Amino acid sequence: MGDPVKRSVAEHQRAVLAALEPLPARAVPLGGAGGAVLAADVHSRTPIPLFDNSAMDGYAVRRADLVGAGPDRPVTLPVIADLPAGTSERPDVGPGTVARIMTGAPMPPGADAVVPVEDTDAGTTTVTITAEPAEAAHVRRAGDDLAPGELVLRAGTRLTARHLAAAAGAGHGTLTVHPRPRVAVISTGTELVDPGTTPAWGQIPDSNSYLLAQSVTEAGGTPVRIGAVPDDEAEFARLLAEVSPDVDAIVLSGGVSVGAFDVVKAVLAPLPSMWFGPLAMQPGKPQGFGRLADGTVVFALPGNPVSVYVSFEVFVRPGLRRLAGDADPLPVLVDGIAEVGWRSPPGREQYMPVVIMRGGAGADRILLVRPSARRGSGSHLVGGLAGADGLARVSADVDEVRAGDTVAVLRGAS
Ligand SMILES: Nc1nc2c(c(=O)[nH]1)N[C@H]1C(S)=C(S)[C@@H](COP(=O)(O)OP(=O)(O)OC[C@H]3O[C@@H](n4cnc5c(N)ncnc54)[C@H](O)[C@@H]3O)O[C@H]1N2
Ligand code: MOO
Repeated sequence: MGDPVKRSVAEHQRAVLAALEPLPARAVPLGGAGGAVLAADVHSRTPIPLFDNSAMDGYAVRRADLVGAGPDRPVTLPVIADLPAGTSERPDVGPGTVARIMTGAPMPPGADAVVPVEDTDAGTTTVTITAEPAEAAHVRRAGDDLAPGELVLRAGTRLTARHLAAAAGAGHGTLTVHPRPRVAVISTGTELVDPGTTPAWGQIPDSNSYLLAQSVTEAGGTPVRIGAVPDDEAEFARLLAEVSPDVDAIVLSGGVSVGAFDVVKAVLAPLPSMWFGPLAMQPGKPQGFGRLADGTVVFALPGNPVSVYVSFEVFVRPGLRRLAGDADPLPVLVDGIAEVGWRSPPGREQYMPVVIMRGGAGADRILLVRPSARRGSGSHLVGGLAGADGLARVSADVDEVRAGDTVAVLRGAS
């Protein structure tokens, strides 16, 4: 049995992204749109602000009545109305009168400036004013921020808090977005038990389904964590058929190598819509990707926990981001300096879980990295994952990283 030709990481990333496209757009209420990618440009329905209004708690005045007013020349005028924010009143402020006004209340007709309450005696029937307002002082003009029809948000924006605020202000109660992908997570392996229960001899806790479900959430998807299932082909095939109609993608772990009980490969490899093969990668060598007969996307990851973490960051997260509508979903790597050296397998692009620290001073600050697991790169070292702030990528043609070498660093979620 010879070693099959291995696909490179970049080739597999390309294959994954080429097979996926954004989920069909739909309108969702603003409250549920956070994190989703906008599918269409959003324009303002109204001017922002909607109407001229006061920027201060104080008095809406006619400037002409207050020419020369100051601490030594107080001017006393009658207060003809009281205008809180939200008022529907539109009293005429005639010459020689003022209206008490609160921040956000519409400017009444006739008034052309606002005097803050601090420059008055705060009277409610008459008020004594001790300052001359500048032209249009403390008046927020309709349309100052945006005119009706102006572009507020561009298609392709991943909606964060500030985007939702701008959309709300522009009069939108729903937005057209690519929905978050619903993603089932299934761990395969007869040896797996629920975390927290006492494993019998030969058993271990299922860590992968927790890693993957949380990773799906952090990638902007909605996880459906099925948990661990035993290596039983009929049972596994039945579960896939049951789960797939309800989700956009399924992420599996385990059972993709060359073992005698590799259930994922046994059930899925016969499908022409699935690809299985080794990648020139460490960890994460055995992988599968494709679609079930009903079209549901499947990522079949190797079982080792570090391989799962790496495979998610390098292939699954970009794939889910593509489904979610991201135009450019591949991770951005930054340069870091290896604080210590380590070995890398020749011919395989290595992704080493690393602790990221800051070194240097001032504007010259750099990222320093060192392996997070005591024993380095083993794909079973789930404990060391806890300290991994990211992954250091080492090219396939490098077999040793020396202290001081520059490495590419993919930062993890924090
Ligand atoms: N003869 C060969 N053996 C192996 C090869 C190979 O090329 N030839 N590749 C090795 C590599 S590399 C990897 S990675 C693993 C991948 O194997 P599988 O995907 O079939 O995964 P399993 O055998 O099911 O599990 C591997 C390992 O991970 C543990 N595991 C599985 N699921 C979980 C889980 N949910 N939570 C925690 N730990 C899990 C499992 O107990 C095994 O220890 O194959 C190598 N072998
Ligand atoms: O590729 Mo495996 O994921 O090294 O451990």
